[in-house]
Amino acid sequence: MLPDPQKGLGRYYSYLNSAVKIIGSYQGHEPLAHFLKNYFSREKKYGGSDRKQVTQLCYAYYRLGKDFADLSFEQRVLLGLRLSSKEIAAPWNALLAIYKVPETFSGAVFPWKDQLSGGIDPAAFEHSFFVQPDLFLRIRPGNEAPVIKKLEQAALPFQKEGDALRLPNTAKAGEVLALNSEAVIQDLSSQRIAGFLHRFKSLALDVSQISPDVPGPGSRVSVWDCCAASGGKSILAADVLGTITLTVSDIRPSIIANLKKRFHEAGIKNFRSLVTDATKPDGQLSRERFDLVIADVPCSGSGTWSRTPERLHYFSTDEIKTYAGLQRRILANVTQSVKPGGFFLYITCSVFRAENEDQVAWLQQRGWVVKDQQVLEGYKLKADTMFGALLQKKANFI
Ligand SMILES: C[S@@+](CC[C@H](N)C(=O)[O-])C[C@H]1O[C@@H](n2cnc3c(N)ncnc32)[C@H](O)[C@@H]1O
Repeated sequence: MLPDPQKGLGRYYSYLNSAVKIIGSYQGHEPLAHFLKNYFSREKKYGGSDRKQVTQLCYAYYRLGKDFADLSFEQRVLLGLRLSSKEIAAPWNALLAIYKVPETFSGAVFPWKDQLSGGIDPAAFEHSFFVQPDLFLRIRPGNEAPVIKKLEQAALPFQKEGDALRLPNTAKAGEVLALNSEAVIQDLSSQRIAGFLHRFKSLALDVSQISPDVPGPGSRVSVWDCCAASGGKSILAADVLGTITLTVSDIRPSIIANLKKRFHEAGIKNFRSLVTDATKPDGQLSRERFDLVIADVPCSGSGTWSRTPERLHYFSTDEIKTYAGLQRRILANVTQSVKPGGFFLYITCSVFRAENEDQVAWLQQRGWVVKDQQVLEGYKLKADTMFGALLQKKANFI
């Protein structure tokens, strides 16, 4: 007797139906991860492994972006699953056949390739949407031996790549390590922003010989992180630059509250925090001049969409214009707070030229000198893709 291909598939049909139901009610107004968390906390019937399966199916659907619009929800889920899985379990293969899912890859999952920043490989970038990025830790100075020992004792698998540790996306590092104190969770490309900070450090020392306003050895560097969020780049700056006079600000009071908690854990005590809109002069800040202003600006986040593929699905190109406009207003305002001869570090997690090189070009037209500019390509490394540029204000600027 031939085996019945539908036998034992009940559970898998049920996962698929649950995913399709969730996708039908999700509108993209909040991160999918939040939506799923709330959904599963209301719907108690799902156990841990059911939640995992249904979550994977929902993400698989969004990994196709807006492409394959002529397929049914079920077909899209299954196609996304096939394209994002190294190996596919037999029941899913059976469902792929039952739903007649086409064997295809269109090359139109990320249709905005002409707007990519220079050097990004469009095909490799598009393929990265089918790969779940890893989790990265940055070991804080002086903590390498204890961090590695604790991970080994807990049998958490990891790979060491410079100061970065690569772990599986699901690793519960917080159960093993004192996060923020011994190590911070920080994507690999975000950690590579350290390269710009090292460059600043060496340039600031050179400049101190020409401009007494810019600090030399022994003096404290003044840094303003004007879009600080919970302080990822500020903690990195403190770790790379050593003792600094640090000012942090963000437009959101709640995130500044998170930052304070995180700084406490990180042992960063000497800092000033403000809630302020970086597009507008702030009474107090606008009278001050800093050696380094860091602007890790709000952006499309397109370099992080393999973690949040729902953004790929709901994105509209109007957003590029909106973000580029907001970034321009931030640039126009905060660059005034850099000392003559001082530096500006511009950062995005976007892959779009309009948010990256075009903004740097605008500053160049205003007399800023580019010292370094790079796309930090994470898409081939199971990491985010970011952009950074270090610029110097001419010494005769006012
Ligand atoms: C990309 S995040 C910064 C991430 C942070 N630097 C880190 O490493 O964790 C951008 C931040 O800019 C803030 N932001 C958005 N608009 C702003 C504005 N007009 N003024 C100041 N901050 C703003 C957001 O609240 C958000 O926290």
